[in-house]
Amino acid sequence: MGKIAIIGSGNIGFSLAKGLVKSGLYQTSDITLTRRSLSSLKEEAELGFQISDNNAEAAKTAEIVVLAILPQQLRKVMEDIKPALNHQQIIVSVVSGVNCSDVKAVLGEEKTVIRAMPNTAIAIGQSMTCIATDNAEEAKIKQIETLFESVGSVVVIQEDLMTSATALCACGIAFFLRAIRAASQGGVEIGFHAHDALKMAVQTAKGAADLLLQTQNHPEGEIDKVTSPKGCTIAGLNEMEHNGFSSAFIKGIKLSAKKAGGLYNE
Ligand SMILES: NC(=O)C1=CN([C@@H]2O[C@H](COP(=O)(O)OP(=O)(O)OC[C@H]3O[C@@H](n4cnc5c(N)ncnc54)[C@H](O)[C@@H]3O)[C@@H](O)[C@H]2O)C=CC1
Ligand SMILES: O=C(O)[C@@H]1CCC=N1
Repeated sequence: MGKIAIIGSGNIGFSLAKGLVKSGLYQTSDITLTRRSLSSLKEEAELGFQISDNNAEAAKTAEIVVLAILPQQLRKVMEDIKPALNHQQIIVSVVSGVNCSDVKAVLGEEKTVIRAMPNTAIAIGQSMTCIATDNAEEAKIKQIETLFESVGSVVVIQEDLMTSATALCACGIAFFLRAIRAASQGGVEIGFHAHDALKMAVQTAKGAADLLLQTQNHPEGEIDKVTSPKGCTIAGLNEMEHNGFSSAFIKGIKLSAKKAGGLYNE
């Protein structure tokens, strides 16, 4: 595999780097991570990654350049790296709310731009990543699909659904983490120490997710196996629904999607 430059070694950029090495697809020496100062890249260097505070220099020799800065930081970074790029490279943007056309408006219409929307579980190879492009050639889409398949599951979608993918998958992991936290808080209230309550909530959530992944059953089908007649499960479930459980989740995802669509132009 060729070299990768990840511009912006932050939450998602560093997680991607760690996941790619964990997958075995890349060595740490294949990946250059950048931030504005080398002093902020100590952990990355200790792990063996190439580090740089010069985005253009890092991008110049990379086969794949990943843009992993904040939307508000993107334009300046693209202007900095443009002179160093060539048209063989693949530009992968994980930046929320920024279209391929926005990237090409700065980097040049001839560039290959592919958008990816992963989540932070990418660090352990469990990301749900959505990929989209406007006109990248099939071989390059497949190359990026393979890259992200090494760190989780991938769905290739139309670009107009990428803000929805941001909300459901990239933000979505935080929604499920909050649900686990809430379950553990309930556990404490009914008698468990916080550590035990969290361990129990985490494994229960993992069991639910793995049940669906391994059986391909519908969640309600699995719920029907739990809700005994006049039992305690349906009592709890209905109380949650009376208090807007599903509605709150749906409304949160819809608002996230709306916000994700406007981040670049804020
Ligand atoms: N955090 C997440 O779970 C996900 C984030 N994203 C997107 O990824 C991008 C980054 O998000 P986060 O990682 O959460 O933000 P972050 O703030 O943790 O990471 C951004 C990194 O870029 C660095 N940076 C800023 N300006 C720079 C420059 N001029 N040159 C080099 N490095 C620079 C910052 O020091 C920071 O380490 C955003 O556009 C976000 O929408 C997409 C999917 C998931
Ligand atoms: O919260 C955010 O804006 C970024 C995009 C998806 C996850 N984190």
